[in-house]
Amino acid sequence: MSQKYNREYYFNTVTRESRWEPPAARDQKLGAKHILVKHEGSRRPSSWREEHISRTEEEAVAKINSILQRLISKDNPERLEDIAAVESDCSSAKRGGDLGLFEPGAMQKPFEDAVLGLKVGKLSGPVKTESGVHIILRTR
Ligand SMILES: O=C(N[C@H](Cc1nc2ccccc2[nH]1)C(=O)O)c1cc2ccccc2s1
Repeated sequence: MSQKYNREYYFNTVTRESRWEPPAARDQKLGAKHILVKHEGSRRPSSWREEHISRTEEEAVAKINSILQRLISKDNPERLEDIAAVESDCSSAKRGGDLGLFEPGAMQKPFEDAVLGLKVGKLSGPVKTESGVHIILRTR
């Protein structure tokens, strides 16, 4: 709060700049949890759970869609973290699929665009990147 003008202002602790207008959304860190199913065309067709990943992209989409059904089922929905720990081909599986907070520009564009298209707490449909096929839960 600025005493002189009795107005709230914004101070960036990294750049140490201050300004009246709130930081633009594009500066804000994003947060997401995800499940990744890799396929033979993935940038790195290997993971902690499978040394040589040979499923086709079509099979990866089918697997992602069956996982989606488990997440949105009305009678007994499962938690994304629990499925990620077993099924995700990303090393974040060990953290329940949690990618933590990341700067805009840090993740592959299709992934970031999908996160930006989600409200916090919402789940994506199948999202394709060079790494494979993802389901994304936006956390921040
Ligand atoms: O790039 C990663 N893992 C790759 C797979 C992958 N590719 C991605 C592309 C976009 C978002 C997450 C992604 N994860 C791998 O294990 O082959 C990351 C793992 C972790 C773990 C913790 C926090 C961030 C990250 S980013």
